[in-house]
Amino acid sequence: MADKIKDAKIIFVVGGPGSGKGTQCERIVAKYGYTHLSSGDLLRAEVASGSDRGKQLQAIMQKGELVPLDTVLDMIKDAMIAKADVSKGFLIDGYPREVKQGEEFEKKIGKPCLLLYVDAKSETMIKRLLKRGETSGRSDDNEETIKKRLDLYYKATEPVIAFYESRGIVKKVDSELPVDEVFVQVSQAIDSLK
Ligand SMILES: Nc1ncnc2c1ncn2[C@@H]1O[C@H](COP(=O)(O)OP(=O)(O)O)[C@@H](O)[C@H]1O
Ligand SMILES: Nc1ncnc2c1ncn2[C@H]1C[C@H](O)[C@@H](COP(=O)(O)OP(=O)(O)O)O1
Ligand SMILES: [Mg+2]
Repeated sequence: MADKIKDAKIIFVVGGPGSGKGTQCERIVAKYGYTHLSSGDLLRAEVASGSDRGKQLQAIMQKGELVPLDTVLDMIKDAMIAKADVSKGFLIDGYPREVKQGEEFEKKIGKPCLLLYVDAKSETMIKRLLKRGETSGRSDDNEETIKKRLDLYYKATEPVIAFYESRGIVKKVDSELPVDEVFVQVSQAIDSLK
């Protein structure tokens, strides 16, 4: 089952809230045809289904906290298995958000060949999220929740980058730049895999 996935390229896309992960992933899909799996999107789909589990997830996400590891990992794994036969590679966007998530992913699914680190300043991320909040309808794109998400990012997620840096697979892109220029850097990182 998970065997099918073992040989696929796996790219972790990590960065703060509002750094531009989703934006760059869309570009990657268009150019390289990879499969984009956003943990946040998978969770929001569960919330939208109106299930009991969705209601619990919604409450956690609205507070800017992390949902339980098993929940999000199972969702990603199921989504990967569903695409395993047709996928050229997987963009795992928004995961891992803590070192433990990375370790469990590798135990249950496989090893990433690249960690794309989408870097922006906290002021930039706040500005973008507040702007996105005007139209996103996301219950976590408000000032109070944004602050908590940022705090958690620096506390729990930044160590993920250091963890994979020691393995030499981190490529950092400067997401302060305009989208097209960020994507030039992203493309270089992906092309260097071949
Ligand atoms: N390089 C960029 N320059 C300016 N705005 C950007 C850039 N990248 C993303 N944005 C905008 O910032 C907001 C957050 O981007 P998004 O891709 O949703 O980030 P994330 O998935 O990391 O939360 C979006 O409204 C997006 O249009
Ligand atoms: N890997 C993960 N582990 C735990 N919770 C996660 C998660 N990915 C997403 N979530 C939950 C908590 C996040 O605050 C929320 C929104 O995530 P997201 O859509 O990836 O945000 P963003 O794209 O703004 O960085 O969903
Ligand atoms: Mg996103």
